[in-house]
Amino acid sequence: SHGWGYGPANGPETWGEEFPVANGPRQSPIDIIPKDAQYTPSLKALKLKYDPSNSRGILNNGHSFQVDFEDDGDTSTLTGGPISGTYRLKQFHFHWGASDDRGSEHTVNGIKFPCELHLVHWNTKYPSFGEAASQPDGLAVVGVFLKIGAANPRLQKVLDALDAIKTKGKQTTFANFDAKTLLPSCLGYWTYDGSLTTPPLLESVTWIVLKEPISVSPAQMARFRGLLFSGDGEAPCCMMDNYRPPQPLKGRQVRASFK
Ligand SMILES: NS(=O)(=O)c1ccc(C(=O)O)c(S(=O)(=O)NCCc2ccccc2)c1
Ligand SMILES: [Zn+2]
Repeated sequence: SHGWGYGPANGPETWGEEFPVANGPRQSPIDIIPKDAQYTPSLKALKLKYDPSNSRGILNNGHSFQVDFEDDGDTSTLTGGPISGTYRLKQFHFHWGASDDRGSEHTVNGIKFPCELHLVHWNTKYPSFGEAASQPDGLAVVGVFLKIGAANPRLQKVLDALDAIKTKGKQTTFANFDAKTLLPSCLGYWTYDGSLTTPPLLESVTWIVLKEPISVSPAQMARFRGLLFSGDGEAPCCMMDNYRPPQPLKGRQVRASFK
């Protein structure tokens, strides 16, 4: 079946045909222009409390890979920052390029990073993730840029699991992973109202993009690109360039938690 993807026939330019919200007023990602961001001293510090025992599995979902967390209770949560209430960690995943000059979804002054990590959280004022995903304040995604530098030992456990989930639909257990280890030391952030960056592109995300990137080496980036979009027995198609380009700001304000 045709299904959305990142190729010439089913990529971001075609998504509006099946998901008209693709041209909506609060689409993501965006190009972040720091000098246009409004420093907002009333923005709280991010509070990320992640319990490693909540990590469940790692899955190749055919458009990225994700690490899923048990979210039946408030043991892995995001509070503070621009949000009110408690949001639970559901999964994290990445977007990356075919080469180190591109791959991130958000850009900064038009600059693309080779990779971007997304930690997806849902508002516990709603009964479930699915319910929250359709509400304007339902989701909060923390975005972390990865920039080329020294190999990042914190990525090793994730990278070592990729051989077991090479093709679409493959998953394996992934226990005792502390997602906090993937965060940079400084939690200064930009925040704006946006959307999922993949179909169904729901306009339910409070984006929280960290200013400080974490490092990744070229060899580590190459391992991301060893994954396949394709399933077992299908013509192999390397998983890369799985990013949506920046979308129109449409008058939205980007706020900064730092000067
Ligand atoms: N780049 S992003 O953070 O916007 C994002 C990308 C992919 C997914 C996903 O579902 O794989 C997700 S998700 O885990 O939030 N799921 C969204 C799709 C969905 C909506 C409603 C019910 C189930 C799944 C988010
Ligand atoms: Zn994402």
